[in-house]
Amino acid sequence: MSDPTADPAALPADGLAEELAEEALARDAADPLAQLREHFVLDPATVYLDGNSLGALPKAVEGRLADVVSREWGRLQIRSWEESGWWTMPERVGALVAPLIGAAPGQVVVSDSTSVNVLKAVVGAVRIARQDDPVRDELLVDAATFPTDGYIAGSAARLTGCTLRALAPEDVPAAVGPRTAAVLLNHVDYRTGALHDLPALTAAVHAAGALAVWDLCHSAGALPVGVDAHGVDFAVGCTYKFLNGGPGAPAFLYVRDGLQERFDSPLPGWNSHADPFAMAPDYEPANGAVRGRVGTPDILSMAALETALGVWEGVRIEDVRAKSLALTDFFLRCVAAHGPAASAGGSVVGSAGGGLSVRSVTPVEHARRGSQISLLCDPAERAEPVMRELGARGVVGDFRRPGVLRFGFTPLYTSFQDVERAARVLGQVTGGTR
Ligand SMILES: Cc1ncc(COP(=O)(O)O)c(C=O)c1O
Ligand SMILES: Nc1c(O)cccc1C(=O)C[C@H](N)C(=O)O
Repeated sequence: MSDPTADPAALPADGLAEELAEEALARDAADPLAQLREHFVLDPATVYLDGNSLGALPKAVEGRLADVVSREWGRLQIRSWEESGWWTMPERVGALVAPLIGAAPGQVVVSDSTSVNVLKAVVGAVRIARQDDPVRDELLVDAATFPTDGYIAGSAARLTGCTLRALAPEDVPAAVGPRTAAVLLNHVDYRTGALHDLPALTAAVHAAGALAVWDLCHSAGALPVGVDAHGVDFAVGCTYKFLNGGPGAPAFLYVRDGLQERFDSPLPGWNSHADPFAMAPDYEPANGAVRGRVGTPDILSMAALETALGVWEGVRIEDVRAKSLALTDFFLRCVAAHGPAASAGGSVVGSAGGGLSVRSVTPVEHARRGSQISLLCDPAERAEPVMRELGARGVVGDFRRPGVLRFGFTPLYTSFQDVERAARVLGQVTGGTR
C-alpha cells in the first residue's frame, strides 16, 4: 500500500489508479468508523459528498417520525407537550449537541434557524459588552462569511447603534480594539473549507475586552471545537450538515455559562419566559440555556434531529476528525493522480484536456482545513457544467460561484472507496484521467 502522507507528485504514474483503488479498499477495511455507514440511507450507485450542505438520512429517523406523527400527534394530541416530552425538547436535544462542540451541560439550546440565532448571539454579545463599557460601538465580521451572517450582523449593528466592519479573520487581532463590542467569525469558511484558528482568535478578541461569536455550521460534527476550553462566548450552528438532522432542522445556540445571566435576547418570546404559562404581560427571562428559546419549537424537525444524533453514541469527535483528514488527504492525492498532476504552491493542481485546470483552494495544512475540499476551476465557467456532469455520473458535490467545486466529507458515512471513485470520475469528466 502507498504511504498515505506521500507527496502526490512523487507517486509513480504506472498502475497508480489501481494502487489507489486497492488502497481505498484496505483503508475501509481498517477504518474503525466504517460500520457507522450502516446507520444511513445511501444509494450504492451514488457517491454522496454534499454532507456539508445537507447530511444523509439516518435510517432510524423514518420510524421515529412515523411514531411522532401517528402516536404522539395523532393519538396523544396536545397531551404530547408533557407526555412525549415535546416542551423540553430544545434543551434535551441541545444536551445531545453539547458534547460534540465541547460544551458542558446547560449551555446549548436547539431552536430556530442559524440565521435567527446569529441575531440572538450578536445582539446579546453587544449588549453584554456595552454593559461593561458603553463606549464599545463597533462590530467586526468575517468578510468572506456565509451571506446570512453578514446580513444579520448588519441588522444587529443597526439595532444596537454599532458600526459594522468586515475584515479577514486573520486581521482580527490587529483590528480588534477598545471600541469593539463583538466579533462574528466562521470556524470553517463555507466556500474554501479553510479552518480558522478559533483558540487564538477568541483569545485576541478577549484581550481587547470584546466578545467572540462563532458560527460553527461547517465544524459542528466534523471536528473538535472546544467551545468551553477556548472560552467562546456565543456560538451558533446548523444541524442539517454534519449532524444529519434533516432539511431545515433547527439550529443550536451556545451561550457560555458565565454570560447566561446577562444574556438579554433580542427575541424574548414566551418560550424563554421564566414561567411561560403564567402568560404574564411582563417579560421575565428564564435562566440557563432556555433563555435562547423564542416561540413554539418545531417538533417534527426536532424529533428527526434527536434521532439523528443517536448515531453519535459512543463516537469520539477526535476519531471523526482523524478520519476526515485522512479522507481529504486521500481525495487530494486521488485528484492529482487522475488528472495530469503537479504541485503548485502546496495545492494540488490537475490540468486536463480542453484547457481546463482545477486547483485546490482548501489549505493543505491539517490545522487549517475543515472537512471539505474546494477545487477552483479555470476557466470558472466550466465548474457548473463539470458538477452537473459529475452528478449525472453518480458523484454528488456542489458548486459555488464563481468557479468552485465543493466536496464535503462526512466521516460517519463517507468511505475511502467513495473518495477514490469521486476523484476517478472527476478525472474522466475533466478529461484528464488515465
Ligand atoms: C456558515 C453558515 N451560516 C449559516 C448558514 C445558513 O443558516 P440557515 O439555516 O439559517 O439558512 C449556512 C448554510 O446555509 C452556513 O453555511
Ligand atoms: N441551507 C441550504 C438550503 O436551504 C438550500 C441549499 C443549500 C443550503 C446550505 O446549507 C448551503 C450551505 N450553508 C453552504 O455552505 O453553502
